[in-house]
Amino acid sequence: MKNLVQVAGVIDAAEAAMLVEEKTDWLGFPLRLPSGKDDISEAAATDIISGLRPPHAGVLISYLTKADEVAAFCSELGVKAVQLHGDVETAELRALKAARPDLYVLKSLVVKEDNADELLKLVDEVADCVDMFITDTFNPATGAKGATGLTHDWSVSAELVRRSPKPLMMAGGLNPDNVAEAIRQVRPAAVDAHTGLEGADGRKDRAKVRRFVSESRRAFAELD
Ligand SMILES: O=C(O)c1ccccc1NCC(=O)[C@H](O)[C@H](O)COP(=O)(O)O
Repeated sequence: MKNLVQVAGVIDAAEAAMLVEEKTDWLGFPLRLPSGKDDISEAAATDIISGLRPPHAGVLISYLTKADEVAAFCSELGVKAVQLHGDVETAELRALKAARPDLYVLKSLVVKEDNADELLKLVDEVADCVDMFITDTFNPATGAKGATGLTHDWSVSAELVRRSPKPLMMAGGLNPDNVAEAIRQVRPAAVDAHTGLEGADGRKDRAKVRRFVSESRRAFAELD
């Protein structure tokens, strides 16, 4: 999996259609969030996901931590990929892979001010039971681990890329203006953005998505 562009936080079918038209590869659906404030119903997400065709695919973004719950929810939604944002035990990751070897599993690496060593250790521990890692940025003011719109120290992401035997998706405060430089500095296999692509109305802005996708593709092509 290489040179992939994901946009997370799909709100409805119209937004999903726009993301597909603008050639986003993967569409992320955060569901059953701890806040209880999902932006889309599970029924609506299931409907959108069933209509996506390769190279487009729906990805469940989840805080669930138990393998059986994750596997059951993925089956309900009809997704073939899941992004795990919670503190999932290694044994549960292993159990998920054993139960659903067909499921593409992304594990988040949430970058804080001082946790680079911890993240490197996590990469070593769980790389054999995930398919990809995704960085994200912690917000110390709110405790949020995703969709914070904040960038982090890209030298940490770059070190995680060098360390990981599995591909890494870079996320955390990316937008059309910084994604090309992020790709140059970090050399990820994929990029993802959420809040940096929103307009004032909280929906994804077509012009921002178009530029995010084209800037990402241009930077990936330069690396190749
Ligand atoms: O997208 C969400 O709403 C979300 C909520 C809670 C945890 C993770 C979430 N999304 C994961 C993503 O893949 C986001 O795109 C990623 O956090 C980057 O967000 P941003 O910094 O706003 O680009």
